[in-house]
Amino acid sequence: MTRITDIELRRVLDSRGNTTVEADVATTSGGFGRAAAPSGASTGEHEAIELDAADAIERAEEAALPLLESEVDAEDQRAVDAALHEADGTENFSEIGANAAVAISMAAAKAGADSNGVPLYRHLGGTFRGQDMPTPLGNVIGGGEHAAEATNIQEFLSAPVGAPSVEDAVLANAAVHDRIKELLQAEGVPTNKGDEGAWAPPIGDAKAFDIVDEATTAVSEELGFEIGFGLDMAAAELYEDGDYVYDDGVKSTAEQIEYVAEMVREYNLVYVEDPLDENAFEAWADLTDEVGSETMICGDDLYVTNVSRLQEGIDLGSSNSILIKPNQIGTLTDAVDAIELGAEHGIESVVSHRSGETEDTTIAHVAVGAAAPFIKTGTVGGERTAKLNELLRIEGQA
Ligand SMILES: O=C(O)[C@@H](CO)OP(=O)(O)O
Ligand SMILES: [Mg+2]
Repeated sequence: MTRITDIELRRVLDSRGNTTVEADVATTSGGFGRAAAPSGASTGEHEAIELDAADAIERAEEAALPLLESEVDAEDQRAVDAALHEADGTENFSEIGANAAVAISMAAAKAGADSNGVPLYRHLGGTFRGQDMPTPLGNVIGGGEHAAEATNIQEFLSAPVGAPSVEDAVLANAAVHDRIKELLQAEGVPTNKGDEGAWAPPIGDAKAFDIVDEATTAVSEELGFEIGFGLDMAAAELYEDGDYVYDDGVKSTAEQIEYVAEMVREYNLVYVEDPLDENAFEAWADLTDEVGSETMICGDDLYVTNVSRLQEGIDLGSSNSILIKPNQIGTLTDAVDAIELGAEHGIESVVSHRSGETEDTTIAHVAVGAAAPFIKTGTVGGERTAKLNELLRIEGQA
């Protein structure tokens, strides 16, 4: 039996120094799981609701714990997550908070895995999982909502798509990060860092494209496998009154599509996340028509890990990829359902961290357990390397 006996909730700090919710889950068979909720800065308008951590804890203790303690088996993830939905009673976890819900959901999964004596990725994905490892996308230059006085585009991502192993890929991203520092210093540009550990230099987007191109090309030649690069444009943050507003000018939707397509071709971009506003499903479909056979067009704020929004994107042909953030939707069940709906329709999943993170490693296991082809979890910094190092352990053990 893996019945949940006890759940403890507490406030802990995230990487931005804000409080977040951590959950401990214990089971009758002595299983234990601990997990903490991450937190976004460039959050999607349709995301599940994050409450103040103290309020979320108080409300979850009152409404959710009685439905879980002594009631549900930790290994039955769907039952755990159904109880969280029942306790909350809303569409978006605005009663108990998606931060409380996701912390409990992930901690219960870990307690279920521990009770059964299996690694979390195998508990989530089954015995054949662990052979196909995700390619890590590593943020190496960024700005937007993650750093002031830096690029307009939120993330420039190293994408070691030709790496023979996760180990090679993780080291490649770190090498690209390091090379960029050298290139910036050589030009006398200050090497500040943003929330995710990427360099946040005071340069324009055009300059960042050239520096990332130079760094990925150089490291790729040294290591002998393909390292492309990609973007998270977080375009909803640039969108004002129907236009995309950059420091050096304003673009209409048609111009934004043209700009993205041009950058895809000029720099052989392998990945473009949130190139358009979070409600512009049809403009997304136009862009995907134009460059979807050459690159991944990934919906983050567009889908918010929500199967109904993903279904709309599938129906319209809005993208060929989806970002998966468990805290955007509130439970692991909902996140895995989105991965599986995508997979049925040829939509590739990228399991992702948030800009505010903790040392929690659950997303590394979700990516392996759901056989997601990509994971986006930064390049350097303890809360980022926690996930990358866990991937290295999984690769070593699988
Ligand atoms: O936009 C994103 O993809 C994320 C993570 O990189 O940022 P945030 O957590 O701030 O939404
Ligand atoms: Mg994003």
